[in-house]
Amino acid sequence: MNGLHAEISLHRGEFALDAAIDVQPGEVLAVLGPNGAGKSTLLGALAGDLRPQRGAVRLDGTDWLDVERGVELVTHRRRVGLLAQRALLFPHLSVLDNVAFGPRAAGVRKASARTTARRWLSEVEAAELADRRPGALSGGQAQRVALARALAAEPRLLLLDEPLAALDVDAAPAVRGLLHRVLREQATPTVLVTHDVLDAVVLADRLVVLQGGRIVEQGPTRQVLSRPQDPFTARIAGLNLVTGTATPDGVRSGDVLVTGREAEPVGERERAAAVFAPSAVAVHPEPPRGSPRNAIPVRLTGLEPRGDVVRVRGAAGEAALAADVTPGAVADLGFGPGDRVWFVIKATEVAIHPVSGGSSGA
Ligand SMILES: Nc1ncnc2c1ncn2[C@@H]1O[C@H](COP(=O)(O)OP(=O)(O)OP(=O)(O)O)[C@@H](O)[C@H]1O
Repeated sequence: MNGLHAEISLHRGEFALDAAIDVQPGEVLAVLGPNGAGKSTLLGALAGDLRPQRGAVRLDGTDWLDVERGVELVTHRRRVGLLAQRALLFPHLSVLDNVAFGPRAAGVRKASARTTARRWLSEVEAAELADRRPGALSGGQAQRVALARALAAEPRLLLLDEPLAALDVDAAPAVRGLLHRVLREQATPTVLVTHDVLDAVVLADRLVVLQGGRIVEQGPTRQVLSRPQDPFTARIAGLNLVTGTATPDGVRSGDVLVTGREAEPVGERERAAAVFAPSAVAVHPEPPRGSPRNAIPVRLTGLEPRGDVVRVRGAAGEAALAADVTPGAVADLGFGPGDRVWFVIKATEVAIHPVSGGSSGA
């Protein structure tokens, strides 16, 4: 079988990771979970830095690990490309030679390795940085170079460990957009560990949620996030998502059109998601007249108290949406499950992102 297949059982003191994952060629699997859930342990076992007590890791039909049969391929022979929080570039090498490092280490001659490096640098929109030293790069530039370095080594498995977590809020969207584009073109199976549900939405085809070393939820990203079964997933999935096709006016999903601002560049007719917080949604019995705001017709599915507010849940076509309103507003409007109302959101509160478009992500 092509792609990654891993079954891992690994104890670290009191902690035990027991998880099985499959990632197809070209697929991005996001791993989410609270602190201490075992996400880094899982990556460590895939990379060969940690040795499971039981289990197997197989890539494109080659055994990297089979504890029962005594097979264990050492880390540097696994051809794993890692993009971590920090770029960890070699400080004494130019950007070009950092990216050429992988091909050089694989025995490619210098001129040819540099040609490959230049191609990857332009792929990550960093060609003009080739002669710089890593010390002269911004965080976002360094991550672009680190991505080029990882890909230039032609990895068979890509591991992304919180690749945007150390970037400031201005740099993260551009690097996220770049990852979205570059990963879509890769045939390499990819595992992405992240705390940010937006990374999973934009970058991942499928999602697993780890809790206490076990997978408590898994499936296509937007399906899991729109119908979370586990309380942790429900908490992180707090954002509203309307997934559809990008048009010049916004994201269209069936009869629903949501306008907003592009958080990352989105091409027309590309798959895209309109993302907004429940706190940005007002609930109206009628569509507001003459208003430039988004008004989405919704059938109410439930009301839940949440601290100072009431979370009003509704369905708009395929999308499950939520609004946080005051208890007073709920009492005034007097609505309940089954009623038809309008969710109203200012376009400035809606961020539009490109999303991974595999059929599994629909
Ligand atoms: N070197 C170690 N020795 C023993 N136990 C460890 C070691 N490193 C981590 N652990 C334990 O393994 C468990 C899983 O840790 P891991 O780092 O995989 O979680 P994580 O999901 O990546 O968390 P975070 O989101 O905080 O990075 C934790 O309970 C942790 O205390």
